[in-house]
Amino acid sequence: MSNTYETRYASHPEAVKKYDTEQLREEFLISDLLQEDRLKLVYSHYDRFITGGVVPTAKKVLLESIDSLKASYFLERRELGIINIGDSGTVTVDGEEFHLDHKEALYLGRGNKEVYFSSKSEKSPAKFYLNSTPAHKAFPNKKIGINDVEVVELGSPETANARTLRKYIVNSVVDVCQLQMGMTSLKSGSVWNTMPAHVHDRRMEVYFYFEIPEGQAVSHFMGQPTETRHIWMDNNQAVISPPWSIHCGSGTSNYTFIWGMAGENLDYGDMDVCKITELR
Ligand SMILES: O=C[C@H](O)[C@@H](O)CC(=O)C(=O)O
Ligand SMILES: [Zn+2]
Repeated sequence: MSNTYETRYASHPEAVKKYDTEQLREEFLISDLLQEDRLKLVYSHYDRFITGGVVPTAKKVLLESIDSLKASYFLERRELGIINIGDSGTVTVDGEEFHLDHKEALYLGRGNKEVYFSSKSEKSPAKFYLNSTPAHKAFPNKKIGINDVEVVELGSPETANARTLRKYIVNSVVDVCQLQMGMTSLKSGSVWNTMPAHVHDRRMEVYFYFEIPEGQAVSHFMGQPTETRHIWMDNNQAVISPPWSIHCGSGTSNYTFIWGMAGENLDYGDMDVCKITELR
């Protein structure tokens, strides 16, 4: 099976005001990210951020370059963050093997030529979620295990937003050009992520929702703070957040998501928080 990719253009907030449900989903929702033996990539014109995924089973899957990059190999001018949300797998980088267990991550710097994804077991494969951004400099590759992350507890049960945030790829953990990635898990009984909501006009962001129980869903909110829209999300779907947009969600149960950002600075806390009562 061959790898697939698609391009998403940047939308103006005035245009998005008029989108109906279908168009909103076409522009911002990313489905079918975790396909067996087939790498799917979505190239966004917001900060040229690439979102991808693959579930290697019987064979190893190569990270091929895509036509939009006009590069001789994928990481010629890019950096890459990988988080494994499945069972044990391996990322082979120019012959060097990095073993990633469940919820372990890998940062790959610019200049790595040959990258392969494989699973330890065909029956319980690895599930690799990928974020990539342009890079001006080559930083060393680094595996980020579960004990290497920075952990932050946020919210409370009373406001239904108690959650644990784990920073995997931030510049206090690993040297990066512009990519930032982490994982946030909602506690049982809590459903709201990123509430109070925020915007950061300097950076775009992509949320990948997973561990949504069967039969449940997450309503993701986007748009300018006084002009919001929602997108209903299934398990293993991602959603692009333009720099001018809030990005938060509420589930019909608790769930987990991976956030990835890129843009102007590497200051994770640089957000403009919205007053909850002023959202529209
Ligand atoms: O800019 C930061 C990102 O939106 C997320 O890290 C927020 C988040 O995971 C949360 O509050 O639950
Ligand atoms: Zn954010």
